[in-house]
Amino acid sequence: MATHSMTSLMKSDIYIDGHWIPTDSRFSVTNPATGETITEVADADETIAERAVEAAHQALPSWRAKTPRERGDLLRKWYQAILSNKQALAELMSAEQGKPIAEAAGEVEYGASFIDWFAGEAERVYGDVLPMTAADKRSWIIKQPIGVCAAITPWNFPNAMITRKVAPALAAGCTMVVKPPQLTPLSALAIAQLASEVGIPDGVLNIVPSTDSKNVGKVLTTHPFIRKFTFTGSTEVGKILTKQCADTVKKVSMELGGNAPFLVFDDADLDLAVEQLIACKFRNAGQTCVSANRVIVQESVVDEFINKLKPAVERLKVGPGDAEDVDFGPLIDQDAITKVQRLVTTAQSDGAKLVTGGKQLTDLGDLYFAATILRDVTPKMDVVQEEIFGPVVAISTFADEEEGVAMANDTDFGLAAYFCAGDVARIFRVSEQLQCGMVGINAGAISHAYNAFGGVKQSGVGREGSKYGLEEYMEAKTVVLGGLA
Ligand SMILES: O=CCCCC(=O)O
Repeated sequence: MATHSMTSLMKSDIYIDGHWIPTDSRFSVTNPATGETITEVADADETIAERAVEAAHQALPSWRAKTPRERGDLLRKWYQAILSNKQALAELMSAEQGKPIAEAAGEVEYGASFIDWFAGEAERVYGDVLPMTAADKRSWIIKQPIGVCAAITPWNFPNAMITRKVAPALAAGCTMVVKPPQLTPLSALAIAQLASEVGIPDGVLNIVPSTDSKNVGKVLTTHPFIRKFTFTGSTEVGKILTKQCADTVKKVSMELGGNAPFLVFDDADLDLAVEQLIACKFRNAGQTCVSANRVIVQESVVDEFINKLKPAVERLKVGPGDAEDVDFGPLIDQDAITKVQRLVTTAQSDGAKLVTGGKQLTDLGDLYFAATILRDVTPKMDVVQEEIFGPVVAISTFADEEEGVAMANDTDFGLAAYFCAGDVARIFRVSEQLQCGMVGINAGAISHAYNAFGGVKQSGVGREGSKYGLEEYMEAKTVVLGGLA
């Protein structure tokens, strides 16, 4: 199995049907830590996207005809190849996305874990034998791959958000076209190269980087060959893509925006709450859909909680992803910095108090923002209503459990929610009352290949990971056999 350097894994053309396809028009991928161009990537248009869909369509019959064991074996080889190249993939991801190399290596492992998990799950797809409906009939259900799938993936997790979709699709016997994000296409192209090296057949996985999200997105959501479309990104874009999928009635999975509450009750272990909040909030500099967005602390413990949180936040080291011991890196681009600065400034003018941070770290570069705590935040402030996607802890308070849960649920979103508490009855009560797809109790890190990832309300439809993740790429077919009398 080839072990690469970051440079030898840096592919910059479009990957269709096992071939690397250059284009005259190319776009720059830049390093957010320095602003420097890393490379120029081929820019797919609608015609190229259609070519990719046709390649996936051609590859489908022989891929779905393989046994689950054969598909699982190839997926396990891909998993091993990714792990063998963990360092190179982490360096590449850190360069294009900004996260610290150690965190990027963690994402590479996390991303690979979906491939390993679904390689195994491929062999655990069962149908059902149904109760008899008549003496001369027997009925059963078989599970079949849905067909050609398409995915549009986000820049914040350039590896894992691809493998979490591709691995179950391929395990189920589907083929796929992926449009990776314009800001971070290199991780996607690198894992496609490894898929090719381990023998994933041509056309089974196709990657179409593009700056033309609108038209390439249109092909992937309207092409009649595509039977399933999956997206991770904003709720606003997810709604548009879902509508586009409606004309050809595609199955969709949508992993959309969150506005996660993080409740701290008066019976919580406050040291543990601080530790878990930091793990949750500052992962990827806060640019994560399951990041705690609203920290809601019981009034009676808020001062003690902030006294513990402040020094821990001030110890966090900010810097370029390739520097030693960095806790978080730059934000992805100037728009992200502008948004975070606006949310912090308007919160203060609306009455919130700055505990620490609150400003850009311009001595490090253009895209760094200090780890920030705001207190006395109230529910109507923009910092509460919007997804911050930055390193800002915004703290409001509640009087009792009923009010805390009501505040947590007072949002159109319902992806993740977190709470810290000690009382067992409260733990059951609150976890059942929170309106969300995932709950962390005394735990700020909840993502794992075994867990079902996804949201309720406007945070999306469908689940990724877990045994449910494979179902999203399969159809149940009822078979009725008559004339048995
Ligand atoms: O922004 C959403 C990415 C999800 C990361 C995870 O799997 O925890």
